[in-house]
Amino acid sequence: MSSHVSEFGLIRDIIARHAGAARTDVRLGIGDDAAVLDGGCGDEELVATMDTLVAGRHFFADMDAAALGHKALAVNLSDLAAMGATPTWGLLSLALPDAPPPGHERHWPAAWLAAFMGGLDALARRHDFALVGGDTVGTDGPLQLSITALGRVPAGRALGRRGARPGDWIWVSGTLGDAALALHLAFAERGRGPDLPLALSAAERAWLQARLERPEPQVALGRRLRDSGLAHAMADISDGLLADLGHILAASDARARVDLEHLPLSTPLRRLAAADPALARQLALSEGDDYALCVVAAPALAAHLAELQDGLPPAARLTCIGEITAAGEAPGDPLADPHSLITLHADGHPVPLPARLGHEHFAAS
Ligand SMILES: Nc1ncnc2c1ncn2[C@@H]1O[C@H](COP(=O)(O)OP(=O)(O)OP(=O)(O)O)[C@@H](O)[C@H]1O
Ligand SMILES: Cc1ncc(C[n+]2csc(CCOP(=O)(O)O)c2C)c(N)n1
Ligand SMILES: [Mg+2]
Repeated sequence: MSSHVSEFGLIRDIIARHAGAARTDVRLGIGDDAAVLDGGCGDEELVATMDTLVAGRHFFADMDAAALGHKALAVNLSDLAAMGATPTWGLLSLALPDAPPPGHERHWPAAWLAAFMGGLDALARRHDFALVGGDTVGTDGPLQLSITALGRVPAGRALGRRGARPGDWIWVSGTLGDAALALHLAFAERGRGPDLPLALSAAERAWLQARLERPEPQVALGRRLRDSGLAHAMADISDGLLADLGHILAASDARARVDLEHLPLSTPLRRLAAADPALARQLALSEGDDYALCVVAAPALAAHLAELQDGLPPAARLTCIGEITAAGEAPGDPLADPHSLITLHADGHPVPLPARLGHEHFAAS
């Protein structure tokens, strides 16, 4: 694919070329983490999303099969969590190449599939999520996994990207940049990237690997934020904080300030920041794979943090990182370029925005 085609340009083309039917039961269509549909379920609406993982692009071909099963579902449940939805059903598409992934030469594909489904199923059971169908094909290309995930939300209560208002505070869950750090370490270990100025214990290395390979979708937090009545807009951070916050701002026709000293960083990221602040900032801001929630809410949310997070794991802890500074009158365009919508501050001083706000397929490298 030539480098001048942009991912969001292509999505625009898809919208423009899809005549489709003007159905009145589509409550929220293309442009958010998931669609919201009036499925005739009484006082609930359906929420629908699809995410694809491609070997070599989204994961290393030799990735542990159980972890891959977990991640394939987790990235989808994360999109449902971002709407405040409760996951319910899903369909799995598998495109399996003839050549097995490294380490699976002897029993491909049965043993690999058993491990993959084990990882997927363990996460599915924790979320009371049922696989109800799918498709299995061979391919001359790389291994590819795609899940369509459905969920439910009380009618009219889904949290989309539109809705940020001036004076709202911006919060993120957990810590940012851990998965991106693990990815950089993995590239370095494979001789495909520079070594990092960071010494890690075996436990820290394993923890970072889990942040990359086994992200926890923040379903319970998403639902509690929805029920708080204080959250105005939400997205999950898959492409990078700046890109996904940018989507919220574009959809809301709003502007924001992000205070870099407030970014929640894990101990390894803090140590990296001491040695190479620019790299640590890049990992936390614009490399993605975090599967954290970014939520824009009334400042009153600060008074409800204890009950919102009660009993939830550290990855659900919320940190305020900035504020919505302005909003226009227009309804907003969720696919608009968000570059002019965010200003970064470090200790009160403006800092330039990086050229790349987040991961983009087909971006020139
Ligand atoms: N081929 C396509 N056909 C129809 N809609 C699409 C297509 N590709 C993307 N979209 C829609 O465009 C919007 C943006 O897609 P994107 O994959 O960036 O979603 P996201 O939630 O930001 O990312 P992620 O899935 O990584 O969380 C979504 O609403 C998505 O459903
Ligand atoms: C081998 C390897 N290379 C790169 C990455 C990083 N990566 C790929 S896609 C993506 C954004 C989300 O994808 P999408 O927008 O398709 O949902 C990120 C952060 C990785 N995890 N593994
Ligand atoms: Mg998303």
